[in-house]
Amino acid sequence: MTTDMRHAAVEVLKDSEAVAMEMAKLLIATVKEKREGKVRIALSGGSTPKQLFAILARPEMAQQVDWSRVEIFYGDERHVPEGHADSNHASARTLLLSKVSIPADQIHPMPTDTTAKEDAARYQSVLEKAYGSTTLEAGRPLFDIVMLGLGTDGHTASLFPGEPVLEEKKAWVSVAAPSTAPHERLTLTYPAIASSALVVFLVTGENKVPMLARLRQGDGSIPSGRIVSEGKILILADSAAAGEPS
Ligand SMILES: O=C(O)[C@H](O)[C@@H](O)[C@H](O)[C@H](O)COP(=O)(O)O
Repeated sequence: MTTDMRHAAVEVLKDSEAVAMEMAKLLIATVKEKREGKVRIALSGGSTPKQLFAILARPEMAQQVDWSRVEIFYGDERHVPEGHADSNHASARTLLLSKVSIPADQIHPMPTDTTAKEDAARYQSVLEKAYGSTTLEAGRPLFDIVMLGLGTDGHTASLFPGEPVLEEKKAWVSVAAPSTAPHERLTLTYPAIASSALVVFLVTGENKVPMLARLRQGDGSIPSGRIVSEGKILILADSAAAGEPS
């Protein structure tokens, strides 16, 4: 079964806190329900997931997760030095990963210490090692959950409009150099994101109203509209982003 954006499930929740709490509960349930093996999760970047990280770090939430079974990856990363204020990993590490008992060798930040092209290839090797193959197999997803955000230009991960990476059909990780962003980016490609049991978009704020409407229609003219999953797709949006009264 392949799901495209026209067949994504949508849950509209009161506010961004409710969206983050729903995602936290979904992550907890996913870890509990997966019988064997590690639970491979690709975190989204930007500001939206910060509330989720803070909620998951709360003792009453963190204690519900067997973190020894969780393996953390990233959907994209700004190509900045480790610890840089714009680093998605720095944000996740500060708000969540440093506060839960996840084994250090199960946290996989995207490398940013050589060239973006070389770092993308290095991260592909990390993914291949975790997956156990250099070829993605239908029915055996690379990720249990891929978390994604939505940009006001319709990008997701670092799949920005007009970028060559949108046409990448083989590599799992590539680079982007969007003119609208201050840094080069590393990003999962469409094939890598498609190799997922579940893709969850977290979309909050009234500035996302136009793009969320286009995303829900499966508008292929925006990068996020072209996302597919071999599993399911869920959009968790707050009422502001859905243009609904809270
Ligand atoms: O590294 C990034 O910036 C993200 O991966 C990017 O795709 C983000 O999810 C959207 O730009 C939404 O960003 P906000 O959550 O800050 O609105």
